Amino acid sequence: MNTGSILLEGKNVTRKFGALVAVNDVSLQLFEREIHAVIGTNGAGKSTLTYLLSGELPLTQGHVLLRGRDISSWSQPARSQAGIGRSYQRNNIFLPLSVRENCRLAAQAKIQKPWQIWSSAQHCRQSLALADQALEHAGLAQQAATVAANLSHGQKRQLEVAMCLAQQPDVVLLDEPLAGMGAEESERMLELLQRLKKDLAILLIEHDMDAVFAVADRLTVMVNGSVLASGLPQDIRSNSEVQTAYLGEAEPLPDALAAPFS
Ligand SMILES: Nc1ncnc2c1ncn2[C@@H]1O[C@H](COP(=O)(O)OP(=O)(O)OP(=O)(O)O)[C@@H](O)[C@H]1O
Repeated sequence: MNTGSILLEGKNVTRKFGALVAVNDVSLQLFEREIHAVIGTNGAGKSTLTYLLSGELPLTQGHVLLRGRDISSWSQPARSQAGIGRSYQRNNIFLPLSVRENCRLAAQAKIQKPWQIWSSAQHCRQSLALADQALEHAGLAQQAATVAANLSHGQKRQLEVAMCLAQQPDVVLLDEPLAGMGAEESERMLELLQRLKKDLAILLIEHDMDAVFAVADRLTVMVNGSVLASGLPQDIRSNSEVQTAYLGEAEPLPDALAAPFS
């Protein structure tokens, strides 16, 4: 059982798109120094949930709390300033710029006024220091001078995480950070997540079940917008409803879920 404090909480979070209830009355708690994975079939509402927590989409109903404070009406930039960072399924990188400059801009977006964002890097000691720290943390310090376009796919995903870290978040929402990665790159990213959780709370959306079960401290399973189950990995693994939800999709049972039954 996690004895840390709750950093981010969704209470009865609901989002409708017309008649479609994409996220339906979801409650979830994210503790400090924890990786909380949200898994579920395609279209279950996982990404929409992250948009609701980060403030990119308004709630239809429910509340979002950061350290116990209701931030439901706060904009995405206000939530980012308050410590909620995120990386996206889509690529968010300026490809012609160096790795360091991408991180520097991310840091500067947090510490400077938006209209000053393009000011010279030489005059931005604070943002450069944050960028270097984030690159070190994300294992990309060696690539600082590399043009982002020349990074491998896995390194680009690492850079997205580094850009998120450069904004000094307390909570990070990661949407499929392993997508499109090979085994070695995935391994590196999982090691990074394990390192990061010593200082942060991480909400992880991921389809790779073996990876999820390797790093998650807690899991929430979503089906058709609703929470089917939430708990410790061993409880989720042995939950017959979770097994049925995956089998019901006529998809092969992921190894990580099948393990205890094989
Ligand atoms: N802007 C939108 N307008 C209308 N419907 C949307 C919108 N965004 C998402 N949806 C719908 O909401 C549902 C949940 O989508 P969401 O992307 O959150 O699922 P997901 O669990 O992240 O799926 P995946 O694992 O495939 O990324 C889907 O039916 C999707 O088509």
